[in-house]
Amino acid sequence: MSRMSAPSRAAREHAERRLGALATPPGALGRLGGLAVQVAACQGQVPPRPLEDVRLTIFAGDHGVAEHGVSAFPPAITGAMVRTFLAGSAGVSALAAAHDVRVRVLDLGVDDDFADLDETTRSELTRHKVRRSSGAIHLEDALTPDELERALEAGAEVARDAIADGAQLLLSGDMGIGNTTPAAAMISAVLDLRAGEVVGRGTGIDEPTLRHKTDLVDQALDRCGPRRGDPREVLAALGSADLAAATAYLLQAARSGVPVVLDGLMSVACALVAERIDPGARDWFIAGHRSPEPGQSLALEALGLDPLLDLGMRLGEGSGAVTAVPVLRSAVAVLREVALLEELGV
Ligand SMILES: O=C(O)c1ccc[n+]([C@@H]2O[C@H](COP(=O)([O-])O)[C@@H](O)[C@H]2O)c1
Ligand SMILES: Cc1cc2nc[nH]c2cc1C
Repeated sequence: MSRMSAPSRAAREHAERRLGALATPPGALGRLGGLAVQVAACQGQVPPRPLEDVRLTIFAGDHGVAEHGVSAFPPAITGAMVRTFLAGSAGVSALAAAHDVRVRVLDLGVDDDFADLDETTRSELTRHKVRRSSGAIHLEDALTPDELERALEAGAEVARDAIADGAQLLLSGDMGIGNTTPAAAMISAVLDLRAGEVVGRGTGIDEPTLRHKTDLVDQALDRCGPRRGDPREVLAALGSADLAAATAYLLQAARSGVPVVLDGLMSVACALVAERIDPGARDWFIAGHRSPEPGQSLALEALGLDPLLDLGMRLGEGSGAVTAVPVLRSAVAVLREVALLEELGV
């Protein structure tokens, strides 16, 4: 049974009327107008409240498949980048600081216990290690049923805690060498496609590595068999602890009536699975940007989402979602602050 409710129709209609009455030519605000209406509908309030409390969760984990030649980088980068997020000096850290977005890292199974870090540095890290590295999906399931449940609960809990603490907008990001392989497998399974249409170059692999990665995804899909039709089975067989947690985070936000900005391939793969688990979840999702990964565009299309930005970014970390935040704040500002045409006295 779905626990999902739709954004407020009354607020949507009210916001549309207000948008149409603003001191701007009709349609002149372009997509900012529709975005402002969506935020108002999600908040159930016109004009919408300013988006002051915006939070990103970066879902981090190691992936067994990364030991099988699918990435341009070694798995040790994952833990090193988690340390860089905590130090505030990663790509997403600069963007989050520029746009006043709070960052939390959820470690679902990075091969590093971060025990040498002091309390202050670790304060933005939540450790919920489901297992050390998810299973190599072409050979075995990523997760056992019990591990899947624990990962789902961990992801839902971060969203619940952030919302209880006042978050008005959530963002989802990812860090994990090799994670574009399970993300492509999840999208292929849900959309019933072969890997060749979905797999992309991730961190920048060459042609032979791309062929190898595509083969591994096809092997994983064949190994998964008819379980491909069940979104939870897709997470357990083809996903990972971090991707399962991100899926539950997106679902929890939607069920709590809080909008979420999606990022690149991993975030959108999870959104696609979330929508299959609980249809209607997508009404709470905003596509932050388009990634060059073909699977991300396919998943966005299947979700009926049009990304706000198309900057050729493929960093992950939530960087595209964070970059879209000022666009969202701009949308809210116009619906709040622009005068009405009738007030011009003409
Ligand atoms: O967000 C994207 O669309 C995206 C596209 C390519 C790569 N990434 C990032 O790069 C890492 C995964 O790439 P790979 O090649 O190791 O699978 C992971 O940490 C992602 O955050 C992210
Ligand atoms: C350096 C580096 C930073 C990243 N951030 C997200 N994925 C990444 C992959 C690499 C290799």
